[in-house]
Amino acid sequence: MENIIRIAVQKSGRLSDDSLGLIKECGIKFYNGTGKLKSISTNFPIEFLFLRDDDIPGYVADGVADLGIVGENELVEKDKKVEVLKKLGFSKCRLSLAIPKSEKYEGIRYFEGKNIATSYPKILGDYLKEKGIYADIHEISGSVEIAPSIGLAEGICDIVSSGSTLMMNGLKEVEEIFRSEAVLISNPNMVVTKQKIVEKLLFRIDAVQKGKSNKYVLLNAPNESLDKIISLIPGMKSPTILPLAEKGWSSVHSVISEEQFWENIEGLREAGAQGILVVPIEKMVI
Ligand SMILES: Nc1ncnc2c1ncn2[C@@H]1O[C@H](COP(=O)(O)OP(=O)(O)OP(=O)(O)O)[C@@H](O)[C@H]1O
Ligand SMILES: O=P(O)(O)OC[C@H]1O[C@H](OP(=O)(O)OP(=O)(O)O)[C@H](O)[C@@H]1O
Ligand SMILES: [Mg+2]
Repeated sequence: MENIIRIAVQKSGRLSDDSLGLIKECGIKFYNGTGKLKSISTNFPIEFLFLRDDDIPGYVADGVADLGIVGENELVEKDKKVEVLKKLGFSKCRLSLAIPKSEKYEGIRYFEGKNIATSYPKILGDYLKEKGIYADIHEISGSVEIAPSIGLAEGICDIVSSGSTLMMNGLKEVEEIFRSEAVLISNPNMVVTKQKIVEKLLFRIDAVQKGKSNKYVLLNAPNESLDKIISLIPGMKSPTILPLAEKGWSSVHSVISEEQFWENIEGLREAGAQGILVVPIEKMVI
């Protein structure tokens, strides 16, 4: 199996849709019906393993899978020998300490001698050690937020995104200890044939990511403002300038990051730009 790579993705959960969505945006076709644990692409040399996210770092470190998509939180917790190839920009969350809302909190020393429930004993243990706090870490595998209300622990350390799960369970976030997003990981000892396939995949992911973070901009501008406008939207090489039917006016086409666009929009309008259109880019190769 040296001419095909295997990627481990989460079977069902917070990473699944975006992981498979990214693969599909790379033009890779595959079938993943309910209950299917393995699938081979019909148009790219890649096989999928659908797993629980906890198992992904281990499978990749052992070489059972060549690649994996997993949250950085799970990766650091499992502490396996894998390489991080790319940050993927989705499943962004933080790992935080939280305590009952009614408690007074004046700093990390609050946790001295306390009992903390978590699914991330390593990350929490390292953090407390660094802060010089001794606490009793109680490892549980899920529903961590209910631990204080059932008397299992005095505080928790768990994933927070919107904060609504904490709120619903009468808790407040008091310390953020780790920031995470999904990452593409690889086995560090892949044979060259597999590395070549991984490079092809990375090229495609890069094109998808660049496309997402950039926009195609079209606008009309009086010819005397073209220099100013070109300086604001310089594009990949340089903008395309086409004459309009109306004398003295041109259409300018360029590519710009979404962030830069919002920063420069006033400048463009002050320079006399009109009819500004911003269009999504599906893929982008520089
Ligand atoms: N609310 C959230 N917002 C954004 N990202 C999240 C959120 N919750 C979890 N994540 C990220 O997604 C990963 C998977 O979360 P999920 O809740 O699906 O895990 P799980 O229940 O352990 O799944 P599995 O059944 O595969 O073990 C987490 O490790 C984290 O990186
Ligand atoms: O801050 P919030 O936006 O509320 O998100 C945080 C929650 O999201 C995750 O659980 P998920 O909903 O994925 O369910 P799970 O516990 O079954 O994994 C995580 O374990 C938290 O409980
Ligand atoms: Mg899990």
